[in-house]
Amino acid sequence: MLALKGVSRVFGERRALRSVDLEVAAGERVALLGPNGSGKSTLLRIACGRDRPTTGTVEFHGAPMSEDDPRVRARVAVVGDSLSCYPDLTVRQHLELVAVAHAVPDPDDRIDRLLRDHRLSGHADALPSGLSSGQLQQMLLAAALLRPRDLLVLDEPEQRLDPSARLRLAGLLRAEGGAGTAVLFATHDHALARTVADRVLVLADGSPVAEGPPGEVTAGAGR
Ligand SMILES: Nc1ncnc2c1ncn2[C@@H]1O[C@H](COP(=O)(O)OP(=O)(O)OP(=O)(O)O)[C@@H](O)[C@H]1O
Repeated sequence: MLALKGVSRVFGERRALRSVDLEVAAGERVALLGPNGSGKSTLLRIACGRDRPTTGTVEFHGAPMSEDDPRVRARVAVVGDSLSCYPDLTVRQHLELVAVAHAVPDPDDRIDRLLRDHRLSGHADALPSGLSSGQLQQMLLAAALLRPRDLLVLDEPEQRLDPSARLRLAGLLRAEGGAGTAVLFATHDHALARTVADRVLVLADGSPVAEGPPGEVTAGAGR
């Protein structure tokens, strides 16, 4: 479904990515690991069409990936590393907007279920300014899981979540793969990578340095 070939990204003098190859099939869950500054977010932005590689190619369903492509907007869901939202919309209104934009069937039932899954039922009428950062992250995750998607891209989705919310997140991401969605996520939480991912790619200084099943790749790496 997603294929990156020979992808590099240069910012001025800095090489953020060096010749990365990565394929993610339908239903497959792939985790990106690596230290701060190793290139994970850069790779994710390129993988979802928000940025373009300096060299190399990115294909989604066999066609060049671009955020401007309506097919990509319709089928690629992204949870980025910032808590971007509309300050004047409540939690429920955010989800209703997503449902309208993507013509989600039976939106009310699905929104209620997602609010419950993300422990937001008691905050449905709150504005973002009245939420904790973890609750805001939960709202963004709920929005991504409400809309239709073939590919789900998440940048450190565990950030700001408490341990029980991380456990629920792991279950939700595993279910994604089972539903045929390709999942690509960056994380510093090796336990999340082990419980969710079928395969792990480790980056160091922009280069892939290890790839394989999470149990093997993260063995001895702690956390
Ligand atoms: N817009 C940019 N302009 C210049 N340099 C950038 C830009 N975006 C990223 N970089 C550089 O590219 C490298 C990779 O950054 P990136 O954010 O992809 O790392 P990361 O693995 O996601 O790190 P973290 O774990 O801290 O989130 C870093 O050296 C960073 O300084």
